[in-house]
Formats: sequence, structure tokens, C-alpha cells
Amino acid sequence: MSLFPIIGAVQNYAWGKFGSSSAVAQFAHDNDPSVVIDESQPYAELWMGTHPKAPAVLSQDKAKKLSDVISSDPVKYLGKSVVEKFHSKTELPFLFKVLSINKVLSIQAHPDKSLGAQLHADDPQHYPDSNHKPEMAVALTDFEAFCGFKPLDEIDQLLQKIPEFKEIVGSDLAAKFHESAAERKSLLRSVFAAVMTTPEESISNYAAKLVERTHKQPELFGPVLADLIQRLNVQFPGDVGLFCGCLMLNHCNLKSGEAMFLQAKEPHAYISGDIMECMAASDNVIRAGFTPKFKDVKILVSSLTYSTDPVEDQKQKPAAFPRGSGDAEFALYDPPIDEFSVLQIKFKKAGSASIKGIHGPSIVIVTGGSGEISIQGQKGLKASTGGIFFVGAETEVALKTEGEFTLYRAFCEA
Ligand SMILES: NNC(=O)[C@@H](O)[C@H](O)[C@H](O)COP(=O)(O)O
Ligand SMILES: [Zn+2]
Repeated sequence: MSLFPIIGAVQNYAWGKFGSSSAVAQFAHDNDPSVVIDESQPYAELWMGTHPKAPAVLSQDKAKKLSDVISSDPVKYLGKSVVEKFHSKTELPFLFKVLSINKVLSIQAHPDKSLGAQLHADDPQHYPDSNHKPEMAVALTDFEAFCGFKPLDEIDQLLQKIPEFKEIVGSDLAAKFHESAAERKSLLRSVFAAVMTTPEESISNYAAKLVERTHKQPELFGPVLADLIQRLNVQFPGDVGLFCGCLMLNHCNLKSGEAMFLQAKEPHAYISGDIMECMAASDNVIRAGFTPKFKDVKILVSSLTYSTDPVEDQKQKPAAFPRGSGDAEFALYDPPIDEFSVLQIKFKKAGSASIKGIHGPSIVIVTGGSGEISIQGQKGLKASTGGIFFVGAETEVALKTEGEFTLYRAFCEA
């Protein structure tokens, strides 16, 4: 059994919220007071894991990485079954993050395992590991995102009534897409490719006309989409994301506590809000819009699944967690992959709770209130907002609090 405090690593990507307005900055500072928040800097992501790009370190010894401790006794920390299943004696199978989003992230998708291995071999600079990156977002605040392609008939309606969209795609393909509902699925890739391969200058000209049309003929878009196009055009003027994102991807809104799961090769882009995010341990991002970073349009167009599930089907519904007991509420977000699940633990008033041993490693972060966390029967560690802890395999955890206390626990068990 093992439980000890760790310190996560901050990523200052340009789309993050600035300074103290960012939950990432607040948590990072609360967990390590030596972190000085620079109000002029964006604080986008707080990484909590062993990924070599930004590894977590021990609170008691910042020169020691979490992976150093794990490698000292992999079976104790990861659990025998996880070591055997994921074949690593130093790494966690998942990467846990807090994201605090001020501007839209890139229109992106992530590779599956075979594509991840190929991309890393061909272009290690842009694809830092060979892993797949399925991921799940759990909303801490109201959260807005693009997730997956819109239903085909919705894309068809926009294609027929928005002249700029039809001109980019071309009238022949637009007509074919309209005439045959049965062929739409196979034509979706051609429509997406036509948008993504239109020269930037031409896209920029069409985008200016599109934005003007949202002001002159908002009824063509509906109020939500017209506003979204105008809002994102301010962030990324004339960007292809206004077409491939706003007109082709599902626009979804999650309330705090709602979650969505994104399988590899599904197009998405987070737009606003604060979330917990958990993923297989990878940083492989294939980008194509709304970003100053490296874009890999050819790989993105050729690798997507082109599935068109409605937003409701992509939400990850919380389930009961019978291994938790006491005065807390437990909600388990358990997507259909092996690398991770996320447990929300919520105390609405003073009390205590306990969680039976999990057959693998966990990372716990306190996102609200304060209390104590301990190995069952041992002395408690103070746990307040921003506090992050590693919990080794088979560790019975005890929690107690004098008031409200909210924690998220990412774990893997095999
Ligand atoms: N969907 N979310 C993710 O995949 C995050 O884990 C990634 O780290 C971000 O997408 C990276 O975004 P940029 O490439 O900086 O636009
Ligand atoms: Zn992503």
C-alpha cells in the first residue's frame, strides 16, 4: 500500500486562461506555494502522470520523478496485473490533466495504436510517443466543445443553404451529397477533404463572407451557430476551423459533472471551460485548424473514422462505484478502454468515507474544499484544493472532512 503527495507540471499553451483566472494556475500554486503565478501568462494544462514530456515529481523531493519511485518497486506501485498487461515498470498507463480553456483548442484527432507507432517513427519531433490517445473530458464548469461529425442530414442542410460552404466544396459534390442520402457517409470524407485542402487565402476570403452572412442572414445558421462563428472568428480570424469545425462538427455543451469520451481518430476541439481530462499516456495530437502549431492535414483527413454519432451518444454517463462507502457521493466514469477510469468523490457536508483497494495505480486531485486523505488506519495527510496524491495498487483509502470536499481519482486496473 502507498500514498504520497506529488506535484504536477504546467503547460502554458496560448489557449489557456490567464494567470489566477486559470484553475491550472490556482491548483499549481495551492499545491506548491513556490509556484509564482504570472498574470500575463496563459495556464492551459496541469499534467499529472509520468509522461516524459512533463513528469510529475515528489512534493518531498522535487528532484525525484514519480516514475523513479515506481521503478523502485513496480509491483508495489502499479500492481502485478498492470505491470503484466502494459509491460512497463516505470510508467502509468494513463495521463491525468486539468485544462482551463480561454480560447478554442486546435481542431484535432488522435491516432490509434498502429497510427501512433507509424507517426512517431516517421516524425518523432511532432509525435513524441508511439501510443494511441483516446481521451475523456469531465466538466468541472460549464464546458463547450466540438465532438465528432454532425449527423449527415445536418451537414447537408448547411451545405445546401450556405453559399460559401457550397463554393468551397464545389457544386457537383454538394449536389451528389444532397441527392443520395445513402451515399452521404462515403462522400463525407470528400466534403471534409475539399474544405481542408482549400488554399488558406481562399478560405480566408470565404470566411469573411461567411461571418458577414451570419450578421445579415442569421436565420440560415440559427442563433447558436451564428454566435459561435462570430465568436471563434474573433479568436482565429478567417480560419478553416470556421468551416471544418463550426459547419461540420457537433457543437456540444456539458454541465459540471457531465463527461464525454473521444475514441482515437475522432475529430474534436475543446472551446471553453475547465475540465478534468484523462487519456492513454500520450501526447500525439494531429491538428488541422484553429492553431498556430504544426498542422498535419493529410494525415488528419486520411485517418478519421468519419462516424457521425449524435452528441448524446458520445456522453460518458456516470455509474455507481460500490467499492466506495461512507458520507461521500461516488460517480464512476468508465469508458470502453483499458488505460483509465475516473472517479468523482463528492462530500456535500462533514463526514468520512473509505474506498477499497484498487488493483492498479491512481492519481487523486482535490478540486474543491479540504479534508484529510490517508491509508486506512494510518495518520492522515492534509488534502486541500490543488492537492495531488499518488495512490499505489491495493491501497485502502480513508477520507474525512469538516465540510464540502471534492476529489477526482484517475486509475487503471487490469
Ligand atoms: N482534446 N484535448 C487534448 O487532446 C489535450 O490533451 C491536448 O494536450 C490539447 O489538445 C493540445 O491542444 P493544442 O494542440 O495545443 O491545440
Ligand atoms: Zn484531444
